[in-house]
Parts: sequence; structure tokens; C-alpha cells
Amino acid sequence: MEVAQKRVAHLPWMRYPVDIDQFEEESLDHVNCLDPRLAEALRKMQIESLFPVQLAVLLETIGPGGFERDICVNSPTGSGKTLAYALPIVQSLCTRKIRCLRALVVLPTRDLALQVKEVFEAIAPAMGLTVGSAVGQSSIADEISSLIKRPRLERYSSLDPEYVTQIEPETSVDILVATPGRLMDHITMTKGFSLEHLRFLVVDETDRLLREAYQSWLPTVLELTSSTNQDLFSCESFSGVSMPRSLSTIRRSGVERGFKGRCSPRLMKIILSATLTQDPSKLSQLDLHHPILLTSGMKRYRLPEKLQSFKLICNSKLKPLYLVALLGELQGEKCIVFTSSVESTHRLSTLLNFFGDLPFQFSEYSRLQRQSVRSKTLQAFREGTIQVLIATDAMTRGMDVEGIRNVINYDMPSYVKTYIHRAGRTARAGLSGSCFTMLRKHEEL
Ligand SMILES: Nc1ncnc2c1ncn2[C@@H]1O[C@H](COP(=O)(O)OP(=O)(O)OP(=O)(O)O)[C@@H](O)[C@H]1O
Repeated sequence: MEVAQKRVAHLPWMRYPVDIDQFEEESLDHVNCLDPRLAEALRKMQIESLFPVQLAVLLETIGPGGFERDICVNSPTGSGKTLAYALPIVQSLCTRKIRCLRALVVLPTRDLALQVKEVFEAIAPAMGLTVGSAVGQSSIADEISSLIKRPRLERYSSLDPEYVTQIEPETSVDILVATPGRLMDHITMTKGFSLEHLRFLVVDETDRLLREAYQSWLPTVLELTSSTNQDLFSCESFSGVSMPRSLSTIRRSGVERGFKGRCSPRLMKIILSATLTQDPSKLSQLDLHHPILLTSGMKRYRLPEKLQSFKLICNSKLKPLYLVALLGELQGEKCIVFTSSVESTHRLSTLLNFFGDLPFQFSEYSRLQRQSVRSKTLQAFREGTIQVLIATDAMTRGMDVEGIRNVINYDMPSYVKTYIHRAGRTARAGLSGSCFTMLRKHEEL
């Protein structure tokens, strides 16, 4: 399979990217622009250096002239893109005076969103920031109570009670990690949920999120955030009714950073993927502002450096036996077996159940199952009580599970992008891993 094709980028700004490969992994001691509190939080995560993509994004954001352009990152699976955006966001929000929603990170699935939330939770408290999630893990009422704070009426005892009753609740988190569906539920139904003060919008796994409209979440978010770009004094600040609220939400940083005449800084967008789309019509949906592309090398997509790829040519009727033999050879190493559909995942799992004493524990993982079942399976896989996951690629994009040494394409992926995301579940963070693709004779290229 030809994985890395050289193509001419369609959009002019994509033709002059920043090459991430010019950066080298750098010890935290030498990254001067990183806040020492963040460096300390990273050390607690056993991270002693920054990966190239993290340095590149940090310099384009925290560095001189930072945050004036939207950032598009195309960097291999497992190269550390999550911290690449989490670090500059947390560092730049730490000067905020009032707590309200300033950074929104959107991901395609709940498991992925929870994984990213964990990363933010590991670094944000060190800077006094709070992180929330809107993913549908709990009931909407529970989610609302963790995201929204009711106004403390005693604070306004000197104001006219008529005004006080009109003070709206506000978001009580600085950073929100969300899936599009739940995000839209809050936008449309939750009183006090506001994107008015948003400074950062991260669209992780961009190509996947742009492929599906998800109740028009993107146009809605862009519309709600663009309406905040008003002049300082044209805000409702001095109209009586909303005074208490707007007094508490005047943002100074935009004025300080030189966004003259605006009451807030421009919303900055960061979009990322290991297979970032170059399709102008798709990218135009994001309404990017003077974007800059950060990409690894000149090839369009890249596989992790220490990934080894193998082809296994099988007789189609004997495929399940080949799989069992291969899994036996792997001796209980953590492994994901990818099939082409939820039905085929279910069929293969059912079939494997007929094999008596397999030397590994396995489980199905697909959207046919309830979320609670999936979460338990994922937890068991993380802990190692299950060593083999039979899955569809829709469920595993972006998934980061420690110790996955092997990926098996039981069904051949139809697209190069799919191969990249599947294979990228192993050989992450500079470690080695193997990807086996089982092919029938006629599928061999
Ligand atoms: N600087 C670092 N030092 C050591 N490990 C790191 C560092 N940065 C990230 N990691 C680890 O690398 C792994 C991959 O990171 P991450 O999930 O952010 O990759 P990614 O580029 O988003 O991958 P994908 O495209 O598959 O979503 C994680 O386990 C993370 O903890």
C-alpha cells in the first residue's frame, strides 16, 4: 500500500508549511517559554521533554507574534498532538481573572473526549484552571450542575432586586472538552451555557469531524463566537439590565494584546489530524483566519518511525484460523484487531468464542454495544485484563492505550487514511510496534 503520496497542496497557505521535523525533542529544562508550573505538572506525568510537534506549536502560539494566526497541524499518530494544543492553551489562559468558558475542544467520540480531558486535568489545575466535559457520560442534569454555576445572590445585595433576578448563570469551567452532540444539547438548552468568551476552539481529528455535520455544530459554534467580536463599548456593558453580568466578563487580554477596539481577543482555532484534509471546500467550513500549516516532512501523511508493517496472505476460508495462530504467536501482547464493520466485528468475536482455550482474553468493541459496556471494555484493555480488542476503526481513532504492541487489519482498510489511523494505535510516542494486514490472494497489491 502506497502510504505517503506527495501531492501539491490546493490552498496557497498550505504550500509553505512550517516543517515540524526541523525541531528536535527538547528537555523541559531548556524550553524557556514554558511556565515552570506546567513543566512541573509534566514531570509528574513522567514527561521530561517536549516532542517536536509540541515545541513547534508552542513557539507559534506562546512565542512572539503568537496566537495571531489559526494553526493547522498535520502530524503522525502518537506524535503528541494533544499536549501540543493543551500546553499553550493552559499557559495563555492562566492570566484570566474571571472564570468562564474560554477554550472549547471538540472530539468525535466520547472515549476520545474523556482521554483528552484527562490530559487537561493533569496540567490545568497547576495553573488554577478547571476543566469540564460535555460528552453524555452522565445525565444532562448532572452535566449542567458540573458546568454551570448559579449566581450567588448575596454578592449583589446592594443592587436593585429587579436586576439581580435577571443575572444569568454562567459556565464554571475554563476549558470544556466536548463531543458535538452533547455540545449542541448545551448550546440549545442549557441556561447560562455561553460561548461568548471563547478564545480557543480546537477541532481535534479534524477530517473526521468535518466529514459529518453533527447537527450543524460547527456553523453554530462559529456563529455564536463571531458575534462576540464587537467594540468594547458596544457590548451591553452599560445597559442597565445586563450590567452585573457584563461587568464580570469584560476581557482585558484582547486590548492588552493589541486587538484595538475590540472587547475580546479574536477566537483562535487550532485544527489537528494525522491525516489533515487539504480539500478547500472542507477547510472553508472552519473559516480559518490567516492559517499556518505545521506538518511533518514534505510527505502528505506519515507513519510512525518505529512502526513495522507486515502483509499476511491468507486463504479466505481459513482467515479466522490464521488470526488465532497469529494472536497465539503474539503471546498475549496487547493488540487491536480491526474489521471493516460493526457486523463483522460481532461475527468475528462470536466465532472466536467457539474456540476453546485461547491463550488470550479478548472482547468486542463497537458502537453496537452500550456506552457503559464499551467503557468497561476499554478500561479492562487499558489495565491488561483483556489483551485483544476486536474493533471497528470508527471507535478507535485517536485512542491512546499504553502498551499496544500490535495492530492487525483482519479486513483490509479501504483507504490509506484508515490504514494510518489503525496502524497508529501502536508505535506511539517514539515506541516500536507492528501492523499486520491479512490479505486474500486477490487483495495483494
Ligand atoms: N513529551 C512527551 N514525552 C513523553 N510522552 C509523551 C509526550 N507527549 C505525549 N506523550 C505521550 O504520547 C502518547 C501519544 O500522544 P497523543 O495521544 O497526544 O498523540 P496524537 O498525536 O494525538 O495521536 P493520534 O493522532 O493517534 O490521536 C500519549 O501516551 C502521551 O502521553
